[in-house]
Amino acid sequence: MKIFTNDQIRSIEKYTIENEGVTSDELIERAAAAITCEIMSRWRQSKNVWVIAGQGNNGADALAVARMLLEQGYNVQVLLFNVFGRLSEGCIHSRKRLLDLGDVNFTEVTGDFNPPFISPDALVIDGLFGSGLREPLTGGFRSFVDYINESKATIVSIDVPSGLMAEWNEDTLRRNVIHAHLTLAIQFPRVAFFIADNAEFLGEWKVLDIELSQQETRNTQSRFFLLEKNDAKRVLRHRSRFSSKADYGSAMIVAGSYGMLGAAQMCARGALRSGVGKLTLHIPRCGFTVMQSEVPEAMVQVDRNDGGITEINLRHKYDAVALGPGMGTHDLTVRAVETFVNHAEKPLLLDADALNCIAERPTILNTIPPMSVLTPHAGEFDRLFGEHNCMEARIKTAVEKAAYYDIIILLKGYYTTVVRPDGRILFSCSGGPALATPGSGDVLTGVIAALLAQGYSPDIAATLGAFIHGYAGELAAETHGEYGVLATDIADRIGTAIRDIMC
Ligand SMILES: NC(=O)C1=CN([C@@H]2O[C@H](COP(=O)(O)OP(=O)(O)OC[C@H]3O[C@@H](n4cnc5c(N)ncnc54)[C@H](O)[C@@H]3O)[C@@H](O)[C@H]2O)[C@@H](O)CC1
Ligand SMILES: [K+]
Repeated sequence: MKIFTNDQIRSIEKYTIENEGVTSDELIERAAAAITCEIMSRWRQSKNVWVIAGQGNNGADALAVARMLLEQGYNVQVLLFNVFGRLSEGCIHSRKRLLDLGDVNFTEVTGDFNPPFISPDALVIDGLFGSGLREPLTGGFRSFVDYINESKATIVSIDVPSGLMAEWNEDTLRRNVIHAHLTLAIQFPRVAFFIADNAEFLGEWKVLDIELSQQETRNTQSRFFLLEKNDAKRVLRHRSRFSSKADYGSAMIVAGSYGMLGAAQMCARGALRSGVGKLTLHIPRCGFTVMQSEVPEAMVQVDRNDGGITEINLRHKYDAVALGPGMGTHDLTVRAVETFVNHAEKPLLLDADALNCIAERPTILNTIPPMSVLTPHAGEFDRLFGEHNCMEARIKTAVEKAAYYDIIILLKGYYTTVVRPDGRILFSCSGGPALATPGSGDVLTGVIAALLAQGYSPDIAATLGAFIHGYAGELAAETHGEYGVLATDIADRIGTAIRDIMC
């Protein structure tokens, strides 16, 4: 699914109006009807409702919602902010239709005003600013937004929480943004919805369909994508009845050190549950016995060193090679990673301590084969590319670095984000807090390694891997709850996750 920018949504809206015989006011009515319906399904008429409208069409939506709720018997008070004397045509039209009802509790703010008391049990419909916001809020708007947030009322934002830019918000101050409990997006979710930093503003979010042109939606190109279950289904290949393990590729996982062999095990388990045809592990000598007994499905090749990885040599050809889980960052390991990466020709999968080793010797970055996949969590990312104070900043740096080094960067988190060298950004929408458990990342590396081995392209393997892993985590949480999931539980549900996604 494509995620559009504000400008693109605006042109899809314009196209719809110009080519599909619908007026802007009708779109406002459609949006308002859908929002009203959603509100009615959640709150009864006894709820005290405040509708806050701004000067643009977000305000027009809000005024139309106020009218519809009044018609449904809700007790509604309306505040329209018209401080610049520049209401949009839609807003003027919605105001007229609202006031035509007669006897409406309506205040139009045109200058300084004392905000009314909003009780904590009220419902606030936030239609102050939507996608037309051009810069972070300042002055009176900023104070009013802060005031609403402090009221502790339940807030429903129309389209986007007022004050939040639809795409990038690094310069937006948190206090100046509505903290919604529910965000009802019109037709499309926004890029900002998929960036962890903004979760506190959005609350729960839902997209409401107002039937903008499907044709124009199809024709509009985007650099942002969301991978949902159906997309994952489309890319996952069915297996032939006549296939053998030789058809599903061979993977090599270089992992583990004394005290961290569990990482290698979980990674292996992730790969095996993801259908890899043949798996070899390169581990320190001390892990040989335990690995052979714990992961009997894998072949084990040991390092000459007892406690860590000091030499990575591939004795055979592999379709995928993953480096990192639990490897540590001993000098000898850093050197082994450097030598190996220097000589590698095919894309690699680099995770965890492989990334930490690279952070110790950043020149290795210049030698990473094109289309390699790096899977850092926030800490590993910052060690590699410098400190960042938010996820958005990391995504922007990832875009730059992915292009510069010709690599794919997967940033772990809710909405795991995969950044391609061509600037495309893919968000995976599965998962949840159950995935925040030790070893979870090692399992993900195993999944991606297995998909690479089976011939999925590196960007698809990364995004699909993140989706499957997240989905398996959701399944594990059904049994063990968000607190109780172990990484091995995730690994053991990967097969079921793939089956569910495919059916
Ligand atoms: N996408 C669609 O097809 C539809 C969108 N609709 C609604 O229309 C909204 C967009 O409407 P608009 O484009 O009128 O935009 P807004 O309603 O977000 O407001 C734009 C107004 O705010 C002013 N403004 C921008 N930044 C400001 C700032 N920092 N401080 C003070 N004033 C500022 C602008 O000058 C402009 O007058 C959407 O969010 C959605 O709610 C609906 O009406 C139905 C159709
Ligand atoms: K809003």
